[in-house]
Amino acid sequence: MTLPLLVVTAVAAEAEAVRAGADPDHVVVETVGVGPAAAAAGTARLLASAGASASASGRGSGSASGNGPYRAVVSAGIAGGFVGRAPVGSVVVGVRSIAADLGAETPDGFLTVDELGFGTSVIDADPALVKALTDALPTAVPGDVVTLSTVTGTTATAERLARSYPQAVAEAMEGYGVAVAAAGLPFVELRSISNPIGPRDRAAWRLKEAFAALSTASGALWKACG
Ligand SMILES: O=C(O)c1cccc(C(=O)CC[C@H]2O[C@@H](n3cnc4c(=O)[nH]cnc43)[C@H](O)[C@@H]2O)c1
Repeated sequence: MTLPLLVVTAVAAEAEAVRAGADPDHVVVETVGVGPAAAAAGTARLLASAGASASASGRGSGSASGNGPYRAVVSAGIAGGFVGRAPVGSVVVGVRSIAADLGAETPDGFLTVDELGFGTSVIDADPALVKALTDALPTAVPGDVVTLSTVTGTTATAERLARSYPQAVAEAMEGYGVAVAAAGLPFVELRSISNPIGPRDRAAWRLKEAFAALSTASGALWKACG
């Protein structure tokens, strides 16, 4: 049996954009809400209910962790792009999803949860999925995607993040949460860039362009990840 791919988005408009491009026979697209907490809870619920219904029907679980039954989990949607790294309208393939505000503020600067000794703020995407997606989307920008609960709105924060995460190409609000919930299943983050990271100018977000890029990129999902 071929297991489908689970694609998780924050809002309905992102889900519609993914559905417009993705193979409906193999790609399940669900909306879970904005932010890492909603993303983790929603993804965990989807995986648990899929696993439970598979057990009840005797089809077994989709993975060693009991999650499933999905082939892989993708966090998809729009994102802010780091200036000079991922322009508006481009597509980003996440190599790592990083919880960039999970830690502690100190007079000497921010300490990550790793530095505090309480786990990790960095989750690697599945290398095979990253390669397959970047092969299928040669113009996509590979790099880290930082997950934040607060959208960056000043030049100072944008510059701090760019310095702290030199390999980061985009900022969004869900990837790390989805990755935590996907534990045991292959995971990757796929984003299209709607706005540059920096001073807040919501009216300037290029939503139409970003949703169109997300639809096009989603056409590669099953080919690359199936
Ligand atoms: O208008 C706002 O300020 C606003 C605040 C929160 C969410 C939104 C959305 O449109 C939700 C969609 C989704 O977009 C991702 N996103 C897009 N650009 C950025 C960004 O620059 N920084 C962080 N996240 C961004 C995010 O994943 C949202 O869930 C609008």
